[in-house]
Amino acid sequence: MPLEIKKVGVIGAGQMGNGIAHVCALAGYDVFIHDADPDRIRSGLATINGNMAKQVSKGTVTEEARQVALARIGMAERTEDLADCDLVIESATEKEEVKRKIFTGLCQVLRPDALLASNTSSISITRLAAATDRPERFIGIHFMNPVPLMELVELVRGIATDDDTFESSKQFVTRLHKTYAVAEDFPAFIVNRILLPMINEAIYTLYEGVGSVDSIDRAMKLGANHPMGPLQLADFIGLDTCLAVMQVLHEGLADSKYRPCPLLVKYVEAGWLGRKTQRGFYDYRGEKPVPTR
Ligand SMILES: CC(=O)CC(=O)SCCNC(=O)CCNC(=O)[C@H](O)C(C)(C)COP(=O)(O)OP(=O)(O)OC[C@H]1O[C@@H](n2cnc3c(N)ncnc32)[C@H](O)[C@@H]1OP(=O)(O)O
Ligand SMILES: NC(=O)C1=CN([C@@H]2O[C@H](COP(=O)(O)OP(=O)(O)OC[C@H]3O[C@@H](n4cnc5c(N)ncnc54)[C@H](OP(=O)(O)O)[C@@H]3O)[C@@H](O)[C@H]2O)C=CC1
Repeated sequence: MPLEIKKVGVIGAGQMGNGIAHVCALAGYDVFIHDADPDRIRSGLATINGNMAKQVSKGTVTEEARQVALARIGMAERTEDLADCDLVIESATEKEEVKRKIFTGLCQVLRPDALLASNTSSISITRLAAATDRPERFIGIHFMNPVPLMELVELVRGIATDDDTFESSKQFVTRLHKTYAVAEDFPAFIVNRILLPMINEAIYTLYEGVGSVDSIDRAMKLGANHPMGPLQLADFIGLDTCLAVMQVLHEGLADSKYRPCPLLVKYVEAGWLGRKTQRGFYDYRGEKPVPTR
């Protein structure tokens, strides 16, 4: 029988974790957010509050629904505080060793029937599941950024994911008013297998001097009708995450066409990770973004 999900835990209070908590609370789930740094949980809650206020001002959410949803979100300062969750979604930094450690720790505190999910952008669900005591109750639930606005969620079954877990996940995603696409467990799944090489190619285009930041983004926005230019989107996703996905594609598929652009590596080494650090292909510290090249 598929497990009925009522209480959801979210690990990682960054841009994705807070977006996931946001949509879960609005859909009527009780949510607990955990992060390695409790200040991050507090700033995540403040972001959720602000994003829901935007939705109220646009008329897509009522003030009453916002108040009810905010009251459903709690802070979990320790992973033990997630003990009675039915589903825990891990959305921490895109590093396999970080995620494996989180899952190993979680298994010690969760009920044996609780479901585990990862919001990873690229890492093998089968490998992450193997770090747990319940690979059959482990699944990839991959949200898109910004979570409150994007309709798609990828569902990725590992080799051992059982039918009940898959069914519970489908019901969960549907209750969030999202649409799912099922992807096989190959590096970066569907969206990022296609999107990230395009972004990496845009960075090569900049690296080789074919165009400036401004012309590359303008070309793709006005010439291909993309809502954001590829460099603007890279900054939005986070350049550390973009690099991590390219590395998983490069290592996992062993094809030189996935080689991360050296300029992307340089930005990440500089700590210029995009919007989250105020600098990437654009500098966000002033009134409006200014290209850094
Ligand atoms: C890396 C991975 O693993 C997978 C991924 O996610 S890849 C990334 C996928 N995402 C994308 O490709 C996003 C591409 N960009 C877009 O689709 C659009 O630019 C967008 C939907 C983000 C914004 O659309 P837009 O047309 O520019 O904005 P618009 O529809 O006018 O407004 C959106 C509103 O939502 C608000 N908003 C933005 N983020 C929000 C959030 N998290 N919660 C609530 N509201 C939000 C904005 O502030 C804006 O409100 P105002 O107009 O009042 O400022
Ligand atoms: N950005 C995007 O567009 C998308 C990202 N994803 C995936 O979602 C996940 C999160 O990405 P995103 O939110 O962008 O990243 P962020 O950098 O915004 O947030 C990651 C959060 O995880 C925290 N964290 C790191 N290690 C631990 C740990 N051991 N325990 C608990 N929390 C920890 C970080 O804390 P600290 O900063 O203190 O290290 C940070 O608060 C990644 O797997 C990413 O690939 C999926 C879809 C889209």
